[in-house]
Amino acid sequence: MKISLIGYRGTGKTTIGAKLAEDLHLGFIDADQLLQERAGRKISEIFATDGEPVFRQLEADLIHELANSKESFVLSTGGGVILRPENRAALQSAGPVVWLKATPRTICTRLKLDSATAHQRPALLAETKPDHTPEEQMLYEVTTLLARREPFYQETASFDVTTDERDETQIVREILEKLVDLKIQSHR
Ligand SMILES: Nc1ncnc2c1ncn2[C@@H]1O[C@H](COP(=O)(O)OP(=O)(O)OP(=O)(O)O)[C@@H](O)[C@H]1O
Ligand SMILES: O=C(O)C1=C[C@@H](O)[C@@H](O)[C@H](O)C1
Ligand SMILES: [Mg+2]
Repeated sequence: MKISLIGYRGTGKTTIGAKLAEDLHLGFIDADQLLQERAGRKISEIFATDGEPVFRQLEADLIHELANSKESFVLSTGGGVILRPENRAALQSAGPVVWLKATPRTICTRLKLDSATAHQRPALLAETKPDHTPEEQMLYEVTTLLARREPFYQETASFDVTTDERDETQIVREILEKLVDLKIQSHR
């Protein structure tokens, strides 16, 4: 069984996934990190050299492999994993799927402060607004993509957890409570 974390960039999938795995005494795999290790390149390099479709195929191959492995672990995914129906189905079939939510403002604040942003989070929207400052452009990208992706996160998730203005401990505690509720429901 895998417990997968999905959600937009900066919602805390990597941070929360590692802590959740520790609390559950399970292994932890971060799909973005494993993909970069295997490719021997940063995600931003893959986007710049080969383009987003090549990255999406590498991501889909990895998700397929991980979802079908026999091991149990916590799996943190890349923010765009829900774009492909085969990824959504693979994650659902592997076990509970937790959707970490945050508002666009929270996401932008976290991404600006995070040093991983430069190499792991290339811009996703080609459309740039000439009158926008870099901050406004980032908020525009996050707001636009989040609105587009929300139905897919919703469809894939077993449940969601809000992360705005909450620390790791509170978020992990809510995930653990909801995992117990899910197990009780499945036995009814
Ligand atoms: N609950 C939280 N409160 C404050 N900051 C947080 C919280 N969760 C994560 N962060 C911070 O936000 C940044 C992004 O977190 P993280 O890398 O875990 O997100 P992610 O969902 O894995 O992003 P990506 O999809 O790009 O991999 C990090 O700097 C992290 O320390
Ligand atoms: O939201 C996205 O589409 C992405 C999020 C990151 O986790 C990486 O998987 C990559 O930068 C793409
Ligand atoms: Mg991550």
